[in-house]
Amino acid sequence: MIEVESLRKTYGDFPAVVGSTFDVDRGEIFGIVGPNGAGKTTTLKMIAGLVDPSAGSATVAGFDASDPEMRRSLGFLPEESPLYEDMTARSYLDFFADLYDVPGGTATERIEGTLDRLELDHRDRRLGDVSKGMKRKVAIARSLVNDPDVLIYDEPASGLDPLTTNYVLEFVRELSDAGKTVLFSAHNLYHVESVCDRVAIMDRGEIVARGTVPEIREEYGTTEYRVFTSVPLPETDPAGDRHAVTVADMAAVDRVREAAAENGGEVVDIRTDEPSLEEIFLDLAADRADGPRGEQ
Ligand SMILES: Nc1ncnc2c1ncn2[C@@H]1O[C@H](COP(=O)(O)OP(=O)(O)OP(=O)(O)O)[C@@H](O)[C@H]1O
Repeated sequence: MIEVESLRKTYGDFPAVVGSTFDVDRGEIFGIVGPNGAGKTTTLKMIAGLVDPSAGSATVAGFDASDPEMRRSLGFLPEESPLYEDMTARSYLDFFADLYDVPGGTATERIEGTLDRLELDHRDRRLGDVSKGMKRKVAIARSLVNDPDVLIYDEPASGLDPLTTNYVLEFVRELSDAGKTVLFSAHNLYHVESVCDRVAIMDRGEIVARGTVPEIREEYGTTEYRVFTSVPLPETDPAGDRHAVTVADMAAVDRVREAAAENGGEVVDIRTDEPSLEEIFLDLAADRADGPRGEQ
């Protein structure tokens, strides 16, 4: 549904995006994560046809990003979405439905349906007088007025309280359940880990890892094992009424098992300790800390 091939953007000599390649399947939720300045917004804007790439290509629903026809299939949520403060949620969304030539009856039904799903109260209050969370919900509703197949959301939950954040992430999941394709960016890795089918990690303009979270874990993370024994061993620490040690692989687990047996005890539990996306990201970023920003 989205195909991105060697996308690159340079501002003067500065490579903001170094050559992104990925695709997003129909109905999939794909997350781009990375720290401030990694190139997420620039990537999303190039795919949405809002920034011209310096090289490479992007297509959405089969249309090139530069093709105005593509806009019919796309709902874009910018990171900052200033709304017309004097309008109400309803009049604002009616206005955009009109811009997209959505017929009146369909527009009303669609807008009210979306506002119901987003549990948006105060639909007739001035947008200048509503909370930040409500404004974000209105901006999300705006991205849906043309009933697009593909949604590109830049930091949809940025700056929202935890409750509204959960709400927005749940809503993204609902959109995907309804068959929409969602590409979104975040710098909070937990948000991405909790809802995305696949993820690309960006750092300084480059995609440094890509795949499902388990795939990224397998390729870049190291799983550790927490082994609990019934008897104390030189390498264990007390853990409640048991003793525990963290080891790196199954061979080490077997050595703990043998040592426990030699001391008249046994291994009573083994838990795998998988790294979070955040830990993997921090390791990757540390490994690259001294590297250049792409092949400049
Ligand atoms: N119009 C521009 N002119 C010059 N440099 C730019 C322009 N737009 C972005 N950049 C630079 O390109 C880099 C990538 O910016 P981008 O906004 O894509 O990052 P980001 O990952 O979305 O960051 P954030 O999380 O802070 O929004 C940054 O160093 C930014 O300063």
